[in-house]
Parts: sequence; C-alpha cells; structure tokens
Amino acid sequence: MTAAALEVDRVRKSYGKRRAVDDMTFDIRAGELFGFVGSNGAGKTTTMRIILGVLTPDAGEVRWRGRPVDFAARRQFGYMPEERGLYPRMKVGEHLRYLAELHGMSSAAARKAAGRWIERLEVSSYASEEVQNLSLGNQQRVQLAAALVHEPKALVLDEPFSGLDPVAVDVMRDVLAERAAEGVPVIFSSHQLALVERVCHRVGIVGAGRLIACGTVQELSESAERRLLVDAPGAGEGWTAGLAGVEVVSREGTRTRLRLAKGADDQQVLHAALATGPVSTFVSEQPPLTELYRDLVTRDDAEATAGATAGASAAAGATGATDTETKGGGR
Ligand SMILES: Nc1ncnc2c1ncn2[C@@H]1O[C@H](COP(=O)(O)OP(=O)(O)OP(=O)(O)O)[C@@H](O)[C@H]1O
Repeated sequence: MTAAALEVDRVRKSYGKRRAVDDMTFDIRAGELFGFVGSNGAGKTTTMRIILGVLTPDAGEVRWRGRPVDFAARRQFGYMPEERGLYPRMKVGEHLRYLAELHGMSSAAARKAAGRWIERLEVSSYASEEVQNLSLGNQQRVQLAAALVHEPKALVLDEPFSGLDPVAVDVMRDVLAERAAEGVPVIFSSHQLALVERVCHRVGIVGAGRLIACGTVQELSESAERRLLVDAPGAGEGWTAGLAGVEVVSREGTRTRLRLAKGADDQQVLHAALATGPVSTFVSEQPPLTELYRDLVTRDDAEATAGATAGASAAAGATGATDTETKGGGR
C-alpha cells in the first residue's frame, strides 16, 4: 500500500468570487482507505467532483496511475455523490443492471454483478421494489451497490455513512475494507470522526479549501500538542499551577489529563506530581481524531485570521483603505 494511485495536485476551484478549493494536494494509495474530513463548506464535495470530472478545476490536475485522468480512466471509478443519484421509479435490480451495462458490461455479467451486490449489501428483499419505496438508509445501500456494480478500480464516496443505522454502517465499512484489501484506493468524506479513525489508513483534513493536515492518526498526533494522563491520588485541585505550557484538559477522580504546549517539559510535570505523593500512572496518550481535528482546525483558523489581519493592516497602511474594505481578503 505505497504507490500513489490517485493524485490530486494543486487543484483550485472558485464559484464566482468564492474560492472553494485552493491548492489542494494529496494522494490516495492502492489498497488505502482515505478519510476526507473537514467542516461544512470546507471543499470536500467540490474536490471529489473534480476527481470524478463532474467539475473542471480552474487550475491543477488529477492523475490516475501517474497520468492525467481522462474519460476512460473515470469510467473505471465508482462514485457515490452527496446528492445521491438514483432514478426513483426504477426497480433496484433493474437499476443496477442498467448502470453495469452503461459501464460496458455484457447483459449476463451485469445481471450477475447486480445480484451479487444486492446480496452483499443485504437489500435482496427490495430487488423488485422501486427505489423510491425504500427507506433512505436502504436507498443508500443501493447507492453504494451502484458505485460498485461495475467493479471499479477506485472509489470516491461522498458521505457514504451519513444517516445509516449501526448495522448498515458495519456492512458499508466491511465492504469498503474488502475493496481496499483488493487493492482499490477508496476515498470517502465523513463527519463521523470516530468511525474515520477506526476505519481509515490515513486521514486528510480540509479547512477553507486547503488540506491542512494529512497522515495516519498517529502522524497527526505527533504534530499536535502532547497529552499526558497522570494518576496521583494525593494531588489536589491546582497541582499543575505554575507549570509552564501545561493545561488541564480534564479531571476524573484522581486522574488528570493534561495538554502540553510545544517545549513544555514532561519531567517537570512528573516532579510536580511526585511532590504530591505516589504517582500510579504517568503515560503519554494519543488524542482521539476528534480532538486532533479540533486542535488542527482551530490552529489553522487562528493562523488564517492572523494572516488576514496582518494583510489588512498592510493594505490599509499602503492604501488608506478602511478595515471593513479589506477584511476577509486573506483566504
Ligand atoms: N454550485 C455552487 N455554487 C456556488 N458555491 C458553491 C457551489 N457548490 C459549493 N459551493 C461553495 O463552495 C464551498 C465548498 O463547498 P463544498 O460543498 O465543496 O464543501 P463540503 O466540504 O463538501 O461541505 P459539507 O461538509 O457541508 O458537505 C462552500 O463555500 C460552498 O458554499
């Protein structure tokens, strides 16, 4: 799982004056489950649409196996759009056969593939029903079947887990893991960070149209502030007072969770804990993705605001423009 299969290279896209995607660069490797996360409006859907060729970028390039993606390459991709895209009046089985044939499968192969995915996604009892008669969660299972029915070589899925019940989440997760194990690169967006952390090999975090961090959860945690869990039964409230760069995240009974700013000395923390009596636990903790995400996005927002303010001051100094006129121009 090392070769970059799908590469997004310095992609940019604006809608009118709004820059939706800005210099977006990352890759997805063969056999990798890549989680694409970010706040609402960060640019995930726009990026995925560009990968699929539904939108054309203003600049940059998407490559598949080292070559710019063209129509033939895109035909090999499976896509689950955010707005979903099934014909409501078509029957589930017919619909899947139709999509498989559209991708060039023979009628017999299309029938076989449709049957297989209907079974795998556990919607067999709805095969002869019109799509519109299925619950939203079951429509979503069919939508995944639609993305998979032509045996795609890459999968691009926009929020495939949203609105699914826990059993359907497990089915979806298992199917995506199976595809990845077969060597298929899979990118999916999601706001369910605990799930992304459990399932994905790597995660890309998007903020204001740019990739602000990318890597395994462990790699992301290395660039974040360190966390310590200390259990010191004799330590009262405020035992960390005076320790530079040390912030209490939470206290549960005798256990204190701490966040250490860059450069803060964990040995000082240990000394302070020992000064209160015995210390039964003193360990580094890897924060969950939810917390890493918050830290990284907050830090990025703060840097952007600082950049915008500096830019605005410089512009106001140079032109005499008012603050209001130059605000928001930093991103
Ligand atoms: N068709 C469009 N016309 C104008 N602006 C658009 C259009 N589509 C998206 N945008 C804007 O582009 C930005 C990125 O939107 P996008 O849908 O890519 O974000 P997202 O990360 O997928 O968000 P969400 O998590 O809410 O689905 C947003 O500011 C959005 O308002």
